[in-house]
Amino acid sequence: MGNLLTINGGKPLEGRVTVRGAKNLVPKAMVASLLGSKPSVLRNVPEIRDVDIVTGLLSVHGVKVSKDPETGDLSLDPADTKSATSSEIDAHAGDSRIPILFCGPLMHSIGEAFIPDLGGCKIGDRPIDFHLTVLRNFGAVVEKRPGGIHISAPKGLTGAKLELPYPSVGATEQVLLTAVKAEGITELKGAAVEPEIHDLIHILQKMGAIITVQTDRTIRIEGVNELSGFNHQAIPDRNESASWASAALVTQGDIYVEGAMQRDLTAFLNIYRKIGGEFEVDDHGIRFWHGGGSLKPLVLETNVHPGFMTDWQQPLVVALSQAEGVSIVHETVYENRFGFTDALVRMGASIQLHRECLGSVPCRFGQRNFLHSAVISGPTELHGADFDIPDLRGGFSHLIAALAAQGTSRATGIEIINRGYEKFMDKLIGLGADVELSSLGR
Ligand SMILES: CC(=O)N[C@H]1[C@@H](OP(=O)(O)OP(=O)(O)OC[C@H]2O[C@@H](n3ccc(=O)[nH]c3=O)[C@H](O)[C@@H]2O)O[C@H](CO)[C@@H](O)[C@@H]1O
Ligand SMILES: C=C(OP(=O)(O)O)C(=O)O
Repeated sequence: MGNLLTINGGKPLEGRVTVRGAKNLVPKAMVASLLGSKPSVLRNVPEIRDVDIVTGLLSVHGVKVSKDPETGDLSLDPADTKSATSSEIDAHAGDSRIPILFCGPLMHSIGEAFIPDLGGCKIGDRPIDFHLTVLRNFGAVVEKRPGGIHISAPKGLTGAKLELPYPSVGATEQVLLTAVKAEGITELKGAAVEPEIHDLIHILQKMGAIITVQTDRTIRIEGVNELSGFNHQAIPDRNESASWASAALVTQGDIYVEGAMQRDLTAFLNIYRKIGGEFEVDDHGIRFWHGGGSLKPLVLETNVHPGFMTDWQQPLVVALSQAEGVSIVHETVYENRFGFTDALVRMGASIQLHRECLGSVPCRFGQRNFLHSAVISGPTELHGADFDIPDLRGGFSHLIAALAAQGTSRATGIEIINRGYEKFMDKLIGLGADVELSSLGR
């Protein structure tokens, strides 16, 4: 029946947390192992739910996934890859978006794939039209089936000239995972260039792929007949790092995030400094703390890399509710990613949502009835409340608001946090949070 998390707020979070491999890379690296003719090894693998989901999906397709009991490193052996039934696949699909990335690798290895309807955070419609268009351009045939799609390549997969209408992370990965073994050359214009995409490219290159990334969002892939395995250390989770950084600011605390990497957090660190947060970078991580005095308001736009990542926005909105003055956050990646602010308003934050593009540049959601700009006025005192965790980042923002608030909050749906935050409860307790997890019973 799930758990109830009771949070007694008002204590600064202080101490140290370690972030491991990125949720937005590790499951995709696991999928890439399907393309190899030899086993792969993936290191720095976090214990999060999306890794369990992909382990299950790979296993039903015959990939042997074993975990080193000491290091947690994964060995992935695709020697006996096979078809799986839609019910086997359904049983493992969970609430992740990764199943869509099995299309190319499964078509290359067994000629077809069943892809269940996708999960992932409920932050708008999240269509898969770009994925299906690029797959059809490679020569794939897509059929709607109950509970998902069936995809096959009766005439094989051939490289193509492609252009994405928007630099989608998932669709770019779809192209990479399909093009590396397609016949001939693929050119993708309008590609996403997030750090996790570069890491996936490095993995594919280790396997034998030939991929060139140009400075203008064009990626060129020369298909090869065979790929081998990889041995790779996943990049650390920049989104978890940014979440803990915001938690330090919101609770007036001081957190050293071991594994946080400046290179992948440049846009975040600029904003962190502008709002009044302090940080210090060393070779192993970054220390984040509240600089004292009032936080400063700002105007901020989320964007694709190298812009300010949309997954960083939610915890930072809580910090902005404590800044002196009016801030604006214009969400330009997802049309409907401010639903989480309702609970913050119930906790005392002053946040108004608007349909207009309130940032400095109009985005594709303007004049389309989406509440995608937030005006946040501060500082307001936060008080405890009861809430149900809506999604990963919105949920994290509720939790840190509750940790900073006066009084007690009760949160349900806490399991969602496991999708992207490894050992979340242990980390909170280690940082001195006054929290208690109890079972809701039947
Ligand atoms: C597992 C993973 O890596 N998740 C990340 C990934 O999600 P994901 O890969 O799903 O996000 P995308 O980059 O594809 O989505 C960006 C935008 O493109 C739109 N779109 C996308 C595909 C498509 O076929 N049609 C379409 O319209 C989406 O609705 C959204 O508005 O990138 C997002 C943007 O950095 C992050 O917030 C997610 O944490
Ligand atoms: C939106 C997110 O993830 P996903 O794409 O896996 O739902 C996220 O990590 O904030």
